[in-house]
Amino acid sequence: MTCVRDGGAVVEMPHRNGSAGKASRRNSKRSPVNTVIRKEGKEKKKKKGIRNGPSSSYSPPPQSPLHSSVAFTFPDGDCSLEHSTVLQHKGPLVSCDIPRALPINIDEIPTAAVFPAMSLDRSLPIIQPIRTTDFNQILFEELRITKEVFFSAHSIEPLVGTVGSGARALLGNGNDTSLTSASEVDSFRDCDGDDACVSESSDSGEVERNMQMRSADSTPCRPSSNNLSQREEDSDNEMPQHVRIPSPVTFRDPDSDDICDEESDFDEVDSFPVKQKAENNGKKGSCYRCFKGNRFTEKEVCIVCGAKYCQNCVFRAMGSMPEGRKCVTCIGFRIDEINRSNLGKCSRMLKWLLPESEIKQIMSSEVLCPANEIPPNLLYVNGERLNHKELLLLRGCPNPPKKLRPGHYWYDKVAGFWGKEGQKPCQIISAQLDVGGYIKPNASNGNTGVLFNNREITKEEVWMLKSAGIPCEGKPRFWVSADGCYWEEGQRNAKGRIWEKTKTRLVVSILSLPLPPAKTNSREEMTRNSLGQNDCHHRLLLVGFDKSGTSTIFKQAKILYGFSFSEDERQEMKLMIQSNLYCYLGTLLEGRERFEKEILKKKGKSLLIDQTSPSGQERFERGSSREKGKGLMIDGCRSSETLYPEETKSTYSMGSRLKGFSDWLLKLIASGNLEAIVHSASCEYLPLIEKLWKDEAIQATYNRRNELEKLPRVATYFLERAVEILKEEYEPSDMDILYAEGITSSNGLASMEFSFPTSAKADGYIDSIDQHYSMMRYQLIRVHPRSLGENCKWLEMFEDVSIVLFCVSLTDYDEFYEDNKGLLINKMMASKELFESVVTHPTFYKKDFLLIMNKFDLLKEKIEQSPLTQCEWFGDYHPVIDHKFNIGTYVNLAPALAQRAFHYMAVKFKRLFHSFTERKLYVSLVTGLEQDSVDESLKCAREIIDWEREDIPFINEESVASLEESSS
Ligand SMILES: Nc1nc2c(ncn2[C@@H]2O[C@H](COP(=O)(O)OP(=O)(O)OP(=O)(O)O)[C@@H](O)[C@H]2O)c(=O)[nH]1
Ligand SMILES: [Ca+2]
Repeated sequence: MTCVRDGGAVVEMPHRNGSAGKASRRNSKRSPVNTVIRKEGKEKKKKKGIRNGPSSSYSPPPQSPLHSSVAFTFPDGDCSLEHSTVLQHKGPLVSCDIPRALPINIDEIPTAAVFPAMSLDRSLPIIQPIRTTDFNQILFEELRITKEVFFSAHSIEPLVGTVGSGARALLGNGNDTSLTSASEVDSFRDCDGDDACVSESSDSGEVERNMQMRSADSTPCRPSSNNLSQREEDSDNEMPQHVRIPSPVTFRDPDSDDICDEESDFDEVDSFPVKQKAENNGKKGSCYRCFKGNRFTEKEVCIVCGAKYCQNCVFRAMGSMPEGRKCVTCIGFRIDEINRSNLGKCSRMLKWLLPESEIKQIMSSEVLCPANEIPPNLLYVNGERLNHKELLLLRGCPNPPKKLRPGHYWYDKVAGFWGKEGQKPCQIISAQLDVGGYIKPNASNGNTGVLFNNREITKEEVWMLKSAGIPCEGKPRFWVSADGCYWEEGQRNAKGRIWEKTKTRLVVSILSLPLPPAKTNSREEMTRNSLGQNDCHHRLLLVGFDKSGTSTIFKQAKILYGFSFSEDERQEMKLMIQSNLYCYLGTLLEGRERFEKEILKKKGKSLLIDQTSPSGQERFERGSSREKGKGLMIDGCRSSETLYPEETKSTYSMGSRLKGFSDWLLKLIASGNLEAIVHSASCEYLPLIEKLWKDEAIQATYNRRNELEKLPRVATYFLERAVEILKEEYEPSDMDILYAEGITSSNGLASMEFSFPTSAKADGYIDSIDQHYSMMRYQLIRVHPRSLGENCKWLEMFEDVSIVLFCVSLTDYDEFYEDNKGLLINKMMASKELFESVVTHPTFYKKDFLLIMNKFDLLKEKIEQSPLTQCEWFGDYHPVIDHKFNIGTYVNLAPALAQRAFHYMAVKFKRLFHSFTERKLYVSLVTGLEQDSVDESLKCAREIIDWEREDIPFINEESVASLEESSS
């Protein structure tokens, strides 16, 4: 029998039955005084019966009076709640010793500390619930010892766990302070053990954390003098602890043989009891406790029973979460395996409600506490079921498998490859662990004939080997070591390392194959590992027809999400920009020639010139060899000008010296040897180029640039700064890189990992959405159709992308290209064809698609001049021009027309998509050169990825609206 000391006032409540919770809530609302609730032990007994049912190896002696106590104190003196149980034995005579309840000194009862000043008005003060001590904990203590053995065997120093104090109370100033349901009160009765300890989270790596957690968690279960003195110290230095009641049951010495013999028996049973799913008594989608809200109200889900609580109820229902997000009544129960993937992933709601340190603690207990651990008997490795020792080896090794779920796995002990049975490897874990059976050749269900440490590898792995230049013909057998060295069977010398080349690493990342755990040189990788960010990948595949803007979007993403371009990339880009610039110049020169010829033709004199003068190029070459060393004299050929008959002079004619240079340049460009000029001679030619650019004929041509089909619009951006850009010391800005055509030389394949940064908006609501997303990792993969091969067969490589972003240029409808048979093909039709092959590719069966309709800015410019009907697919486009907008000529109709045209094209694509898939195509309108536009579109993609998840009520309404609209 325990009392609570709180300003001396102890109020005894009359005996209550099951409705105690509700009654006391009402009561406390009326009078916020100290309250003592006592409860009859019947329900307790029932509860025990469930928890230690026939499957459990331990049930408490039924005759023992159970004795437990929990104290609540609210430091503001508002009210307090205490509950205590004494069970009277009514059964037959007891045959064994009855443990005695020890008297307790009231002064020694600690009170829960005040939760630091946070404005958690909604939360009720709750103390750390007390957990049952049961046999399973003994088992875990056992396992901890095993683990220590592992560590000492692997000369890793086990850390002495910081036994953090678990007592923690959340204080609110609401006066609704009692527990609601009888079952909640019940849970406190269950507890006769110690409070769960939560280790101080440390950054010193997963192993250490595991270790800490283990020792912290298993400490209480074997009362030893060590533990007790440790506890005493703790309570002196830190927050107050709850009274520890010695367990009424004594256990056999865990080191003794008979325990070991029985170990396999424990494997048979589930370590922790299972609980049924909770049922919501309120309306669908409402909070399980207050029955308010709907499915869009943000809620926290209990990882055991699935009950969902709104932010007002979450702390009342879940207390201080010693085992993570579980109802107080679910503590000590096994989690629902469905939720395993969410362990340790904090929800937006908690992020919002709790300070970061709290969250860290809760999340680490959620991941590491024994009750939430995966039961070893649900794990099979190479066909053999694991026992606890093996599970510990596996989890405690330096590179443990991530995301361990119940199921069947294969493990290549030689190289550490690890994967789900019948699937490609998903991770490379520590090698040489003695777990599970022998690997079978068909473990990963490969059908390539290539063997890796006796396992037939998958096609992805063969692609990887090919990218590393390892020949796979003739069904070779390889031995691979943990560091990637490989031998062909029967040979003595290693042939090389698999993951050496950057290209291989890119391919590996695109194919979702594992890399060996980083030792690590790459800083990015290191931070990613330490943040545990390697998990939770959503892959976005960006693909589109030639020049649709995929690389622009890729580069925008790179600039947007915090990656600047590396030095190497900048160098590569510089080279590319400079070569492009020569091409633009070349196009101008060709244009000039054309315009000149047109004029001459008009005058009927073009033939004359060709016959009477040596070609410009010859003259230039002669001139330049003569004047070698002196630099080039631009005006040195005045005499040759006389060769030009006076009549041929036109706006588009150039001085012969420049003409010579221009011909030479054109020849070089045609030979494709641009990099050579860029590298060797650009400064030498710089004055000449400057002259060229300023030349009247070139300027006149430039003014007619719209007529030069081959000159891309971005050329303007670069041409006007030609001299600056061609200088050796030129360094491209982000903007230059963005505008430049092309990305890198890696065959149209590029990949980047990112997360969406949190925006700095003051509005907390938005921030929490951002925060939710900022924890997820995304990978954007851009691939050019050129590298997809015939019938897009390499799309196979991308089978695990979450979404396909298909990019279409809105301006393609009136543009044509010449195919290899010389036929003119409409680019929109070509784009449509590619779209069809991607959508119908078996790899993308049931995948979400987001259609990025790009270059809206350009559409606005051309829509008035060029009707959509130029593309045969859009033959039925007859927009009704709304004349009420057309009052006066100053009204710019283009945006409205462009919007309508976009809408029409979007619907065309949507129908096409639907005809293949019976599903909905998402569409996003983009101007690739505008950052915000790309940002919005990629955020739209992430929302689509999240769409299925019911607990994401926040969807950018605008983008949905625009999608809905375009589907109408
Ligand atoms: N005005 C305008 N230009 C754009 C837009 N998006 C892309 N471009 C330009 O269109 C050209 C082609 O874009 P890229 O991003 O290189 O296209 P791509 O899909 O990579 O095509 P490939 O060159 O075949 O690899 C580039 O010059 C871009 O600068 C846009 O929204 N507006
Ligand atoms: Ca490009």
